Amino acid sequence: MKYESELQIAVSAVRAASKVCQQVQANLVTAATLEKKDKSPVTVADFASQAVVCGALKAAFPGVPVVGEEDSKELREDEAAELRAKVAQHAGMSEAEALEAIDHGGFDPASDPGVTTYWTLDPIDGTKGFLRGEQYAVALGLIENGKVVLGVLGCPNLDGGLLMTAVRGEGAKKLSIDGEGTDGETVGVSDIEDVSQANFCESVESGHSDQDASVKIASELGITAEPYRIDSQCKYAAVARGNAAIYLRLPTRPGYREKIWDHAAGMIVVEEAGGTVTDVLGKPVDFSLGRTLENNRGIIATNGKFHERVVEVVSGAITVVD
Ligand SMILES: Nc1ncnc2c1ncn2[C@@H]1O[C@H](COP(=O)(O)O)[C@@H](O)[C@H]1OP(=O)(O)O
Ligand SMILES: [Mg+2]
Ligand SMILES: [Mg+2]
Ligand SMILES: [Mg+2]
Repeated sequence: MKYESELQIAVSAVRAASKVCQQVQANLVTAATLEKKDKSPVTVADFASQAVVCGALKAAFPGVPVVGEEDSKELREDEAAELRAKVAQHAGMSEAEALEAIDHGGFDPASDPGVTTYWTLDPIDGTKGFLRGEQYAVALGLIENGKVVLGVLGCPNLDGGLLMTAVRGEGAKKLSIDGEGTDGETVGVSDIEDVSQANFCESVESGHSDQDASVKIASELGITAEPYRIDSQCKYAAVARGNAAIYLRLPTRPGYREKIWDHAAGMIVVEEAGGTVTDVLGKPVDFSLGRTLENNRGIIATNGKFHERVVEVVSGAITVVD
């Protein structure tokens, strides 16, 4: 199989980071932090998760850079001493090791167009879900020449802990988040052909996807099922294993650009499960333009049976403002 060692390392790194996130969610997300809308638990987990994944990638593939969401700037400040100690403790590293590992994720592809192979990491995708004690994901993708070739998506709270993997051309698999190795069960998208019988998933957060527009789009498609609202790239996991036939991510404000780490892993998992992923205008998702999906707006993922119809209705229902 292609990318065997990459997959092995990526799976074990995402499993280790997921464990760290589960511990932080169990120990630091409390009734009091929920009440105060205190974001500090996710801050610890974000940094510790990036340290764990980047530490593993750096050791195994020192020459392949990582485009991670987080950087250590805030963590290096004097006032951050307490946070830094917590991050190091949860990552199982010294403070210096944790800072160095986090900064291994600081690559910007736009700064060096000669580099065409890099990882992209969202150490916690769905921070709002994490803070609510609900769904979040640890998402790691490998990009080559602007295309995602491998993805590992850890969903610690989905069905008791799920890990989805995909290698381009090799299908998508479902593994346990706690297990070992890379063997898993092949997954596939829903086989619903009639779009009116489909259900769709979308963000819990109305600020991340236009939920008013999705109501109209669903009604125009004849869909009567209630939207399945779930945080993070767990939405891609839902489409990949047939729990939803459509994922709509509809732009909410001009100027927002989707980030590569918010889509790389999820997108390849859906595609390898037999689905289709484009932006809201039906354009292919272009990962070759740096840290953002500069040429794309929003996302539509489907089981591939009625993708063009969904794109048509979405394009008619929303106005994409730059
Ligand atoms: N205005 C926005 N439109 C779309 N996505 C957004 C917006 N603001 C933040 N996000 C991103 O949405 C992702 C999670 O959304 P959801 O769980 O609803 O799918 C996060 O990665 C978050 O990025 P960030 O991590 O920078 O906050
Ligand atoms: Mg994210
Ligand atoms: Mg994140
Ligand atoms: Mg974030």
